[in-house]
Amino acid sequence: MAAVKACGPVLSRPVTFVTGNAKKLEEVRSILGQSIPFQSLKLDLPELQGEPEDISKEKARLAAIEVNGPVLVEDTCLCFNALKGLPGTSRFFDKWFLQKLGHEGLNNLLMAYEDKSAYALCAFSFMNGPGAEPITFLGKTPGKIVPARGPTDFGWDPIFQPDGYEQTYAEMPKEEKNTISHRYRALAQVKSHFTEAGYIFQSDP
Ligand SMILES: O=c1nc[nH]c2c1ncn2[C@H]1C[C@H](O)[C@@H](COP(=O)(O)OP(=O)(O)OP(=O)(O)O)O1
Ligand SMILES: [Mg+2]
Repeated sequence: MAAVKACGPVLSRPVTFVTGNAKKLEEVRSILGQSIPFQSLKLDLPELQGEPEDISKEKARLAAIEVNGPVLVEDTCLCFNALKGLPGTSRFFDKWFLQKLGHEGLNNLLMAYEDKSAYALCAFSFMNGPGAEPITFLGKTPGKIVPARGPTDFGWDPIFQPDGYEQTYAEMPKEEKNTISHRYRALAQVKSHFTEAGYIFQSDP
């Protein structure tokens, strides 16, 4: 076994980003670039419920067991400010919500309200293998809900128009979404964490 002179926490191998969503993976790849050595695993983790931060941590725990190594996962939700006061939850935490209601259905939910403001929230969790403590990084982008515009290949992108922009996430070039998105903002913190913690990557023997 190769001797490793550790001056930071040791990772047994590259981080595995676990997701069942190919579009998320595409964005994570392009945002992270070469900054963190990572591989990916396509796996549909259960659609958990609760606060985004807790869902993300729990996803990391499940993923770390599957991978038996360091993992990165994320959970994303679209939150409507007008619905905050309702009983129950105001968060559309899972993919079934969008699949059932569609873009029009999501718009209709806000029909009774003047306030169409919303925010996209992304919670990444990194966990250095099973048994470690997951660390969570949040990214938030404010905007509003509009009737669908643009390509329909990624979730609710066509109905979310970020503040300060005339285009929906779906209409803007990918490179632009990737510099302002909830996912970009959370990943910026993940990158800083990796730089500050000084992880050492130790290859498998
Ligand atoms: O940037 C985004 N732009 C538009 N839509 C998005 C975005 N990011 C997530 N989404 C959708 C996918 C799913 O309908 C729901 C979140 O669910 P969420 O559980 O986080 O995603 P998922 O189940 O597709 O993948 P995963 O295997 O990582 O859990 O919002
Ligand atoms: Mg999911």
